[in-house]
Amino acid sequence: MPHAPVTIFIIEDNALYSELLAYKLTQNPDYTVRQFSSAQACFQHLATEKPDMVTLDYSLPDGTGEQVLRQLQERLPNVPIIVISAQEDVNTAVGLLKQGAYDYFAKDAETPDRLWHSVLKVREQLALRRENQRLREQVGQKFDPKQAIIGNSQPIKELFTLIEKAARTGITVSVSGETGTGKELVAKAIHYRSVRQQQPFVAVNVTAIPRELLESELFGHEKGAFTGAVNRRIGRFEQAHGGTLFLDEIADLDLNLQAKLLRVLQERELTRVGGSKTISFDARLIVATHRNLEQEVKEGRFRQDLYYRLLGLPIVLPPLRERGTDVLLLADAFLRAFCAQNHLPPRQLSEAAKQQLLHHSFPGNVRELKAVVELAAVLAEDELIGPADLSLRNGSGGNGEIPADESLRQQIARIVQRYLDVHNGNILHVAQLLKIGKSTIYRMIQNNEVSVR
Ligand SMILES: Nc1ncnc2c1ncn2[C@@H]1O[C@H](COP(=O)(O)OP(=O)(O)OP(=O)(O)O)[C@@H](O)[C@H]1O
Repeated sequence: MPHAPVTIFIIEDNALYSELLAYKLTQNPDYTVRQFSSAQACFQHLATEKPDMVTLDYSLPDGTGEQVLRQLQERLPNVPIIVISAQEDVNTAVGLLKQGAYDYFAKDAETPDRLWHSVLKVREQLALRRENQRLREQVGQKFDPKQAIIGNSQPIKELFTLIEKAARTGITVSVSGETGTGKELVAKAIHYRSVRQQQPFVAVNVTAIPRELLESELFGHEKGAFTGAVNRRIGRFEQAHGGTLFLDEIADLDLNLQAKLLRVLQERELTRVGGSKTISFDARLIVATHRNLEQEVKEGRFRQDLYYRLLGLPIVLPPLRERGTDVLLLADAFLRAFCAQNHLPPRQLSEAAKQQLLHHSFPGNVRELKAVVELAAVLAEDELIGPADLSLRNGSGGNGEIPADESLRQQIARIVQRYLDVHNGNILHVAQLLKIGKSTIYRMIQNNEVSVR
């Protein structure tokens, strides 16, 4: 890890002692040291420069150690402050440490050395914090929605607008869509576009955690709260403090936990399992489900009051089969990335393979498409991927997955709709491809059986 330069402010009215500390610290050329003989002089300087740490003399002419410490903490949150005092009083030391001082030293011959070691520690923490911030910024750049979310279709263009709107405020967002449509990707995009982007994005899939552990996973637990709780554990809500908490498959939360979640959201406070202290948190919430939450409410599986709390800004992700030629854009991007990562020569889809992808129903949506093209890149004998390389479920596309209870009329509408989506609503072209009259399609539009999106 590179050495971080450090700026240290010394607030000390004894000029000789101040020089002594400064002399020691300036032996390291990476340290910038500023000396102030009063708290006021230091406060004035804060407008032009901020320190990475401060040493504070306990008895200054313009305030007690406690007062100046508080004023400094308000102006410099998260900056370590070491208090140095001429009197060795344990109670004062304990009081200052409780108030949040980083350390407390009595003034003696050892102080400059002790200070030297403290600066080394602070410097290490600082380097870690800077590295962390750099990595977060990198991740933030990766999540430019227009780069991370591939698609050019009308619903995806509308999605970009909604992401920008959602990112401008802290409103709760509820994302719905079939499995693999990109719900988590959208949640990340909102987080990394928002003012919270430097803070954590914490994702929890409600169905992935055993029911009996979920409460403690979300809200944490105190030591001894239940058998096996050997230590205190911070829950996901607290981990996401300052950032975003993404709760996936929210419809699968059991009714008990729904009640607790509602309380927590209403009060913006939680209690760890086995604890009695209330802890306030500040996490932006994004929830997702592949189910129809409204229907879940009607059928009594989801609390109505929680539904209204969580609805916030609803974002509905269309299934891949309704995104027209986005299928090809996505396939191309996945192929390029996969070949580059695996040092394969670039591969391309043949015209026949493209037609198959365009007319497949993709019940697993984008996730399925990704898996199919990656496997095709592996299976293909040469650089051109043909239909035989595509392992599509339900045969070679066109009919896709048809529910058993669908009438013939509904099935025809479904097929016509898919062709309209893929061919940008070109009715004439679709009529020719399907060998049906274009008036049939117009009639279906009039009857609201299909639409040109
Ligand atoms: N528009 C898109 N552009 C690029 N990649 C996408 C897009 N949509 C989804 N993906 C990719 O598809 C995969 C599935 O996406 P994601 O996990 O976000 O879906 P999901 O809807 O949250 O799935 P689930 O319902 O199973 O939780 C991921 O690898 C994701 O990066």
